Amino acid sequence: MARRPLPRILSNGGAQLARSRELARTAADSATDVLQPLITIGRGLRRLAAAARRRWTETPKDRRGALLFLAASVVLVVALVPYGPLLAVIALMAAAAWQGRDRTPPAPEGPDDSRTQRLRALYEALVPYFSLAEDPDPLYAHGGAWEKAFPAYDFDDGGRFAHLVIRYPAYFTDGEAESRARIEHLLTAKAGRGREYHFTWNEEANHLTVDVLAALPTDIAAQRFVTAPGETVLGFTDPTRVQRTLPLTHGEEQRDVPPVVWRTGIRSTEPHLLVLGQPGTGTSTLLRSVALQALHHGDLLIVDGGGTGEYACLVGRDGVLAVECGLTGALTSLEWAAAETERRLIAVNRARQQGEVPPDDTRRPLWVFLDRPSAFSHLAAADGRRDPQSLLQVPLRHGRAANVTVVVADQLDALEGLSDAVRQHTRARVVLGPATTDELTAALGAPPHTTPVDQVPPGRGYARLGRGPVHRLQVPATPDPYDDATSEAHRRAVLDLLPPRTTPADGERAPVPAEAEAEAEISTEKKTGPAEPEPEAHGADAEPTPVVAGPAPQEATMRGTAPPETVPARAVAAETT
Ligand SMILES: Nc1ncnc2c1ncn2[C@@H]1O[C@H](COP(=O)(O)OP(=O)(O)OP(=O)(O)O)[C@@H](O)[C@H]1O
Repeated sequence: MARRPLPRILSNGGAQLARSRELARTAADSATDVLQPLITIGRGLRRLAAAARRRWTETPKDRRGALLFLAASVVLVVALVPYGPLLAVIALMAAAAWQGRDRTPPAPEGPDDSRTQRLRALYEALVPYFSLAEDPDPLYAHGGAWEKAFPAYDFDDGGRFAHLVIRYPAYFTDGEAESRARIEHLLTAKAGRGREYHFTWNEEANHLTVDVLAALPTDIAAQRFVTAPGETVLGFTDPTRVQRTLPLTHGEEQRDVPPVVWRTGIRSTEPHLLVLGQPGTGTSTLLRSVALQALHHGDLLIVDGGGTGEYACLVGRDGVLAVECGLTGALTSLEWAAAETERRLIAVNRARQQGEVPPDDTRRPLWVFLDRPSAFSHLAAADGRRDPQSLLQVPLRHGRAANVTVVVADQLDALEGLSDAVRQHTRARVVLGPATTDELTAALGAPPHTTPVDQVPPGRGYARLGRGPVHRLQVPATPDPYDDATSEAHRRAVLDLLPPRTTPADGERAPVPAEAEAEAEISTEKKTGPAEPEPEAHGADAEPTPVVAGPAPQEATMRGTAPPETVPARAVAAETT
């Protein structure tokens, strides 16, 4: 039997129902407005009838006859008087209208006592900052009128400030960061610590607006974000400063959240990222989140100075060229990355000169992740070897044209120890965890317009892309799926994003094309053969860091990227086994 289509109201009934409901509500509102006098009179008649009934029941039985007689006499007189019934009806309606009027007391104007006290206390606290002895008509004076200074205010249910507009005298130096910081600090203390405030200075009108920011959502898990190629979601922020929203799934629910999107690639003005934070604030989690997104369109090289195996889940995955935890592997991989950047650059230039499209192997994005390079710098200095950071110079300087993106993460106090190239070329910045305004200004190049708080959840911080505004940021929860503390839902979310494993994680090679297989054999032979002593391998492998190594960078040949001569295959093999 042929199926009949659902009636339209059932197939797209949601929108229609909502529209009908809206129409009905508007009609009801208009009818209520028109019928308001009748409603009032009806209510009044009801009240009069209730009062009459009450009076009747309260009257003792022996006096009810007299009362009845009185009422009947009144009715008779009214009936006999000319226009009596008409006048009686008019009088009854007037009485009913009076009785039926809305008697809900109007909301009290102005704040209650405790709120007035708060406003007065804040006003008094601002007097030393916003007054001058020479001012003949001070806006701020001890015992003065706070109403003139605070033209708008709002409180939350707990009686704390939710919104406040503060007028200040024109001579206040609102153009100086220090003066502003003093006021912001004072307001944070007086309006209640533990919340984040957003300050908007209107220098033209001499107004300061203080708003309390809602907490950023911490329950967003890793997922496939709806972004274009070259876009990476760093995290989520306030709706006020970002126009775009991303549709997210949260369990069964769907919701739209404003993201901080970082653009990489040839047209990016901030092609490289630096993430800073105190230990345990979520820097590795952010790198993992970025890596999972990068894997959809590019190849990854991960160098982990933290040595805690945070990237073990990526080892051997399709698109992951290597995960290095030892100094030797780090040096080798980064040397390869530098040479690969040069190779891509030359190929792109040659193609341009010949008026051709750049070859495919220069267009697939290559991502270099370097977590805790300061740990490697320390080891390298102790061992008399090259600092791996120095090898980042070429990818950082020329990466944009060659589709090579560098992501560096380190501890907040290591900022000064990072190489000049890293500091100069990482124009996308993120700071996670608690940080002072000075630390944030040093790391981001500008202070945030909100007050940093002491207690923040992991993955909370600030992001700034180039010279753009400083955004509050919450990184999506992307925990290590191999960590026992990870919840099942989060583990599943991360595992679902991982591409299949094409190379076994235990160091054995997955089936590869014959050419690459032969190459791998040669390097293995060299390693096991009577080779000359290898200082690199000894030094690095004596480190306490556990080696979690994936496929060697030679595998780049499988993707069409040529390994440079500078990469000693032997060293790679030594490191990866
Ligand atoms: N965005 C986030 N949402 C939820 N939990 C997070 C987030 N970021 C980090 N965490 C949790 O915080 C803890 C520390 O995270 P992570 O290891 O990424 O920090 P880290 O800064 O790299 O620290 P370390 O330098 O010690 O490795 C982990 O348990 C992690 O699951």
